Amino acid sequence: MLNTLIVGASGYAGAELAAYLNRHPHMNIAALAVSAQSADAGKRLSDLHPQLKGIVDLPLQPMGDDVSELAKTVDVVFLATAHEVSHDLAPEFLAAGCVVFDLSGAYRVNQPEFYSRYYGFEHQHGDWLAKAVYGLAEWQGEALKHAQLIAVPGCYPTASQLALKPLVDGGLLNAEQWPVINAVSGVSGAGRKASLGSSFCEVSLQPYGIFTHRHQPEIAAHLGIPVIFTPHLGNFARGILATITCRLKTGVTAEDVAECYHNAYQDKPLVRLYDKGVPALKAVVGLPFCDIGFAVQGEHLIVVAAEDNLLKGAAAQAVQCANIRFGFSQTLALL
Ligand SMILES: NC(=O)C1=CN([C@@H]2O[C@H](COP(=O)(O)OP(=O)(O)OC[C@H]3O[C@@H](n4cnc5c(N)ncnc54)[C@H](OP(=O)(O)O)[C@@H]3O)[C@@H](O)[C@H]2O)C=CC1
Ligand SMILES: CC(=O)N[C@@H](CCC(=O)OP(=O)(O)O)C(=O)O
Repeated sequence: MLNTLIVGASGYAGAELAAYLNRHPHMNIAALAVSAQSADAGKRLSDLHPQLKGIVDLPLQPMGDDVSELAKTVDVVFLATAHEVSHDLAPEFLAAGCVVFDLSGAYRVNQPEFYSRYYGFEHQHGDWLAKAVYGLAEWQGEALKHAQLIAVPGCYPTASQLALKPLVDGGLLNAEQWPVINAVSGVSGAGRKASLGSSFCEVSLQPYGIFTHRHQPEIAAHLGIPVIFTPHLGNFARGILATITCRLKTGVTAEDVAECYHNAYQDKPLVRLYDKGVPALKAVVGLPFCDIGFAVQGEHLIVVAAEDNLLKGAAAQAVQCANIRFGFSQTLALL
């Protein structure tokens, strides 16, 4: 049994992790942690997330100063914390020998200058940044098996890359037209803390971060091609729907695209391919899948990918990575 700690357990992603790990046969939730000054310290997780009543009633512990003492009591740590918090905490747990799954962006792109430009802080742990394995689970199976630090991808990058990577690797796209990713996220993507921008009366449907969102370089760095990425905030709680417009190389047919996706994902249980039509959010909300469908007209290809941002876009992918890392079935506790 692996003793497991969730830091940031009271947040949206942390609560989903707790629900999965609670039903994992080889992982025991040793502790749930929040910040030292958290207003929720001492409360039960199920007081904040009533869907967990009678399921995960463990208390939320404030993180003490002595992280190394806490680290000695656990084998595995999930950091469901803000980027700066994960940046600081991960090396402390890693030094104690823990395997760390970081849901934040702190270790996703091995280019230190990327952090000053897109995250607003100077990265201090280039050694761990270089060693981190990017946890796009369907594509990193072997590397994950030996990793000590797994950087779980962002929610938009998961949907975008699962849709584009087979086409890029298969050489099906015309390099002269950059893929254009328009993606809409539910408000839970912004986390549980209140802010004016995510309050009920403010949210309608609007693009944000045009040409500046940090997920554009995350997607481009890992795909190896430039993309145009425009996120949108929609007035629903959870889910991401990405509509991606690309140009195919001359002569590439819809059958070629279907075969390419089939070859990439036929043995990948958490990616579901559509033979006809394209997915809607209702097919994936509350589930750990990314669903993919497409349409072709001449050289134009539109791919639609849908996922639950908190699940395949965060907690489910983190548990999927943990399953691969420790040699369990990759859907254990997820389905
Ligand atoms: N929401 C989403 O759709 C996705 C989120 N992510 C990433 O996952 C991470 C968590 O996101 P999300 O669940 O939305 O965030 P939330 O804001 O909902 O939760 C953040 C959690 O971190 C805790 N926390 C804050 N400061 C500290 C600290 N210093 N030490 C320990 N715990 C702390 C908070 O509790 P308290 O403040 O009370 O201490 C809370 O439990 C982020 O990095 C986010 O970018 C990734 C993919 C998708
Ligand atoms: C709706 C919304 O605000 N979404 C978040 C993305 C959350 C996420 O997955 O990404 P990171 O882990 O990279 O922060 C945003 O655009 O910042």
